[in-house]
Amino acid sequence: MVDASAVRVRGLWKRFGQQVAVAGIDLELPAGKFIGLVGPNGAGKTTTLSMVTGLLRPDQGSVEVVGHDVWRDPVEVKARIGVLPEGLRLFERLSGRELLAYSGRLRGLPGAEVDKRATQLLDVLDLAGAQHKLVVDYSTGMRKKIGLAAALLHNPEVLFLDEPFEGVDPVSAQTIRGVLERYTASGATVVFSSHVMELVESLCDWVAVMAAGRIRATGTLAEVRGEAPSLQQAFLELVGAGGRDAGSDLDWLGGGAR
Ligand SMILES: Nc1ncnc2c1ncn2[C@@H]1O[C@H](COP(=O)(O)OP(=O)(O)OP(=O)(O)O)[C@@H](O)[C@H]1O
Repeated sequence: MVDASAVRVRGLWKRFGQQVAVAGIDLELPAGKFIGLVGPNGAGKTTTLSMVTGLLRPDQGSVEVVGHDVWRDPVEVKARIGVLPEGLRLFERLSGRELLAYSGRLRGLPGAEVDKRATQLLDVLDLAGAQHKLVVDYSTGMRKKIGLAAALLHNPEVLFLDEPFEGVDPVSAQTIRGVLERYTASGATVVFSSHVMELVESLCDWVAVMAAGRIRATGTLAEVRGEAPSLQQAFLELVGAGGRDAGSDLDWLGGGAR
């Protein structure tokens, strides 16, 4: 049976000591969409994505990805997902091509197929010229791109990206965007976290807004935006920052007094 949900989260909690990072969220993410998980700093986006992708064990609750329980059935889930995690720890002493070869073989792909896909991905992501350079010598944007290539190599059903555009120049961002658009056009699902509203507005067809460990709104872009003129405005209202007068207490900042 085809499940229309790529991700199904029920009653998910995570605390770090006294700090509640994720406060019992329920979330259903539709398959085949370009989905943005948005929220202010500290909202719980990374913690949620880490639990959804099997990198962090929840205190309570369940997560299913393409119909499989992430914690009871981790091998099934991990075969079907690609992840670009926060912090992006990579094997620094491998070259970009070696990293892809290693990821592909780890995923059980035949060597010739890994080679073919790696060549195509390196080419499309404009990394062909740097393929023999060690990853430790890559720039931030190049690291994101090689991490994305490694996450895509086995053609996952769902791709999770934590802040994929952070530290990426506009040209590389456009390249990444093109690859992701092509990937979702084929029916795959992308879930990515961001606090850049313009980006989410221009890329996503579906949005979940998170603040203080809770889900504040979910739905299509139009549903979440509602009457607001932009997603940014709707977001500010949803997270309760719409009327905040930024900087009104900083009367010493600027001006003559030092
Ligand atoms: N390992 C940890 N130990 C202690 N507290 C943590 C840990 N990880 C996250 N937190 C706390 O949990 C809350 C949610 O953090 P999280 O990183 O999930 O937010 P985020 O929405 O991804 O934020 P940002 O957009 O700034 O990356 C924050 O208050 C954070 O300080």
